[in-house]
Amino acid sequence: YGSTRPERILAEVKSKATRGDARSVVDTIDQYCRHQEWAMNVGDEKGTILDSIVCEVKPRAMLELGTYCGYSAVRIASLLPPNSRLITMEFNPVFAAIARQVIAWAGVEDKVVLIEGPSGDWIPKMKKEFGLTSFDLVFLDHWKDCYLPDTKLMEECGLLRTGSILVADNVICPGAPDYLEYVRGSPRYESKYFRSHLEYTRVEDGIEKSVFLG
Ligand SMILES: Nc1ncnc2c1ncn2CCOCCNC(=O)c1cc(-c2ccc(F)cc2)cc(O)c1O
Ligand SMILES: [Mg+2]
Repeated sequence: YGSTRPERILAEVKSKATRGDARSVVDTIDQYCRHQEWAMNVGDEKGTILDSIVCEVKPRAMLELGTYCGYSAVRIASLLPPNSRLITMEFNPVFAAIARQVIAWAGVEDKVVLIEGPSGDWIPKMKKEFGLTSFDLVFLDHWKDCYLPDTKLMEECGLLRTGSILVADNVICPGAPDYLEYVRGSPRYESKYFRSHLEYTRVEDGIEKSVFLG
């Protein structure tokens, strides 16, 4: 029977990465996706940019849209201060099932809450469901044409406060042009582009960091 790419990534993690060692899980996935088969993880190069922002912000409450295999959830969770939480949202139940196992293997399950479903359905429920006031940091890595509508939805639902930071992957490849135009053109955001490459390739891509000014 044919396994899926996420299943092959999980198998690689279980056979090569040290259980409970988040760093080795991240490195194992990067090795596999660079040398065996490409996959849409944020990757090592853009991951380093994401790491520096997470370390700078030290978020108490963080949201990730688009979990996939859990690579960035593990990366982020390993950097979170004590009693901080990452809520990560995945639409695809197959991806979510794999991500739960990758997150558990890395030993960061006590910092990560994985929820399944479309972002548009969940965002309006977040405050009540999780008893939170706002997110300190949001990592957008789901459908690229959902970045803008979901950002507007988060604004409307009061999930962003003055100083909340949005970090968006793939703003060049595959691209999120309407999102870029919005955060760069709006007086309510201070935006900065970090030039990089599409994970595991030499194709240009980048991360956009946008501070919500309220
Ligand atoms: N909770 C939710 N609500 C709604 N939708 C949701 C969701 N959770 C997931 N989804 C669905 C979308 O999930 C995956 C999104 N990510 C990408 O598509 C992606 C694609 C490439 C790529 C592919 C091919 C190339 F040739 C070049 C680049 C690279 C990347 O780094 C990407 O991140
Ligand atoms: Mg991405």
